[in-house]
This record gives sequence, structure tokens and C-alpha cells, in this order.
Amino acid sequence: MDIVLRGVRIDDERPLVDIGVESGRIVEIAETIEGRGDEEIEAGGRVALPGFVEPHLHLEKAFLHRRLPARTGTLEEAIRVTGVLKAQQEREDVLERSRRVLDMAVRNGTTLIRAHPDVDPIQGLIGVETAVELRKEYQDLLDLQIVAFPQEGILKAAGVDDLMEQALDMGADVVGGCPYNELSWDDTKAHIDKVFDLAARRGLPIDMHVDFADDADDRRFASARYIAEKTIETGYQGRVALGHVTSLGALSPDEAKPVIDLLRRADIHIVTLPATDVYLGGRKDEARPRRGLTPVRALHEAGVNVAYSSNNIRNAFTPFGRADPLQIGNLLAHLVQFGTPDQQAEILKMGTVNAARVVGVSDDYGLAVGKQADIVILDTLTVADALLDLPARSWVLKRGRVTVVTTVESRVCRGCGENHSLKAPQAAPR
Ligand SMILES: O=c1cc[nH]c(=O)[nH]1
Repeated sequence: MDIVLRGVRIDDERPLVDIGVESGRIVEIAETIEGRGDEEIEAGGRVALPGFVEPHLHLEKAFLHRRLPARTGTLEEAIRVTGVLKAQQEREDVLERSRRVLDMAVRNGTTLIRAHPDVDPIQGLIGVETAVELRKEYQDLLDLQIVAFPQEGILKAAGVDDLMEQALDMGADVVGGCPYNELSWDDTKAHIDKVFDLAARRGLPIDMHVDFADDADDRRFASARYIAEKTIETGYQGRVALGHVTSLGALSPDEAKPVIDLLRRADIHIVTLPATDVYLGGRKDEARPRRGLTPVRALHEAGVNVAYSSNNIRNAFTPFGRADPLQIGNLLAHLVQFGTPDQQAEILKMGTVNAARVVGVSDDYGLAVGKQADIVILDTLTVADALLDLPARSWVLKRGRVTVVTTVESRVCRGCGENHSLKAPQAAPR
């Protein structure tokens, strides 16, 4: 075998296991694997998870936070401010900021990212062009899917139909949508129809930003219902992901239930972006409208596939960010009060297996024989502590190759028995 990981914790109820990896795949999981691998990793009882999946990241808009800082924190301001900066995008600068995000993500144990570059008349195709280049550059470290995302609308902004076609010709592999950014309900529906037509013509999956409102009267939550109906009508079940979907959280449980049931029947994946979506600083009628959070608990209980992601990293949309799925999972767990051991385990699934379903790689994903060896080993000793400790990532493997190693001096404190190791991981080799 190419690599054997020794003494790995994958389940708190079962003994430690060894994991054997060959030709990029997991070929054996057993309490003891006989014989030695070409490379041996002594995990010392540390926890292994399948590599994290970030299904919703905006690379080319990252690290703009100091250039034109946000003053009010509204979505409208974020789109406006970022619009000004987008007009000045330059290739090398976009590449440099995107690499900072990708390097952070790799070091944090992420093995697949779905990037959502804007495709619009302001920045044109620079986000897609740079993402295609980075997909190649980072191919040994992570997989990069690219969504053609019409941030400024399709009907509202001239020439976007053509730009979307060009983005897909260049290598974008998912059709994005931004129906909240049209001027009327008719245009919103027309936008959604165009996204479905384009995806069907190209045979590609769909991933749309749905809405950010915290407003039950808003037409926007109706888009989620319209998209679900359209998904069933076109046979696109399982191939549509929706980001944000926050106005659904403003409905009463009785109002939300039929929409949630429809989303489940349409097998639509919901990606919540808690670092961006929760803004409770104003009322509906104030200049600083609230944003809400999609009803994670109700969606999960109804059987809808829910995942989470970082969204933007340090810009007017999202002021914070380290591209760390454990950090965002911890934030989400606090916000939705998922604190029991089972609920914490569910949050870990949202950043791993659920997110893998969102991006359509489930067949190849997970800690099981035959799956691709995308693995992150955490510097903690029980799976149940992963969200509590936010531990260092001791090793990361992509397709069976070690991409990150973190040397940790002392794993467990001799004084209190708690895990205090905080040493930063080394840079991922490129
Ligand atoms: O949160 C958001 C909303 C729109 N566009 C983004 O890039 N992020």
C-alpha cells in the first residue's frame, strides 16, 4: 500500500482503526492492517474525517475588506461597494487573493471547493478565467468546481446571457443564478427559467443564490417554491443547490412547512452561510434591513439535505473568514442551538457528507473502502470533541497524497487532560 494511517479514530463507539490507501483510494479499514505501507502515519488515536467540502465560496471577491470598507453592513451596500471594486479587478491581484483563500482552505482540511465567480458586465469573465487557471494549479490539493454566477441579474444587466454561455465554454461546470437581483416577480421567474433552460441544454447542475431577506411578506421566499416546482417539472431532482434561502426563516412554521416539504420532494440541497446571513440589527422598515437564517432545524427535520459554507472571506458581504469549515460549523451550531452530541455530529456531516451531496460527489466520498482518499486528521482524540476543540489539522490527504502536515508539540495537556495544541499548520506544498 502507498500509505497506511495507523491508530485512527473514525467512530467514538468503535476501536481505533488503520486505514490503507493505494492509488488514491481507501483500500482497507481494519483494526490492524498487516504489512507496512510505503509511507506510515502514526495518528496516535486522532480523529479522521473525510476532507471538508466548501460548496459556496467567492474567491475573486475575497480580501477586499480594507479597500472600500463597509459602513452599514447591508446586502445592498455589499453589492454596491463590491461593484465598485469589481470594476477594477486585475488578473494578478485576483489570482493572489484567490490563492490566499485556497491556501487557507487546504490547510484547514478542505479537499473540494465549489467557487462562485461573478459573471456580469462589471467584471466580465475574470473570475471564471482565474478560477479555471487555479483549478489546474491546485489540482493536487483540492478539486475546484466553478459556478457561473450572474450576481447582477440576467434580465437586469445587459449581455449576461452571452457571458454565461462564454463562462461555460471556458470551463465553468455549474449554472448559477441570482433571482433575488431582478426588478420584478415576472423577471425573477424569467431569470429562474433561463437558468434551468441553460442547465438542461448543457446537461449541468444548478446552484443559485436565492435571497437574504428576513421578511415573510417578501416575494423572495416564493422563488424557493417556484424553483422547487420547476425542479420537479424538469426532472432536475438532486441536481439543484440553493444558497442562503433566508426569507424561509421568517415564515411561521405552518407557512414554511409546505415550502420545506416541496424542497424535500424536489431533493433540493440547501446551503446556509451563517457568517453572512445573520444580521439582526434593524427592522424591516429601517434603512438597515435584517437578514435572516434559513430554518436549518426545520429543514433538517423534514429530511432536506442541508450543508453550510464560508461564502465570502473578508469583504463587505462577510467581514470575517478563515475558510475554515470547523469554525463555520461551530458558529452554525451556536446559532441554531445544535448542542447535543447527535446535533453536533449532524453539524460535522453538514460540512462533509451533506456538502459532498450538494456538489454531486457522494459516490466517491467518505471514509469507506473504495472511496477516494480525501482525509483530514484532526488533533483531537474523540469525534465528539471536533466541534468543541476546533483542533489543528494534523494531516490532510488529497487523493491519497499528504498535502498538509502540522507538527503539534503537545496534544493533551498534562495538567487538565484537555487538548490545548494550537500550533499553526505548515503551508501546503504547491
Ligand atoms: O452573500 C452574498 C450575496 C451575494 N453575493 C455574494 O457574493 N455573497
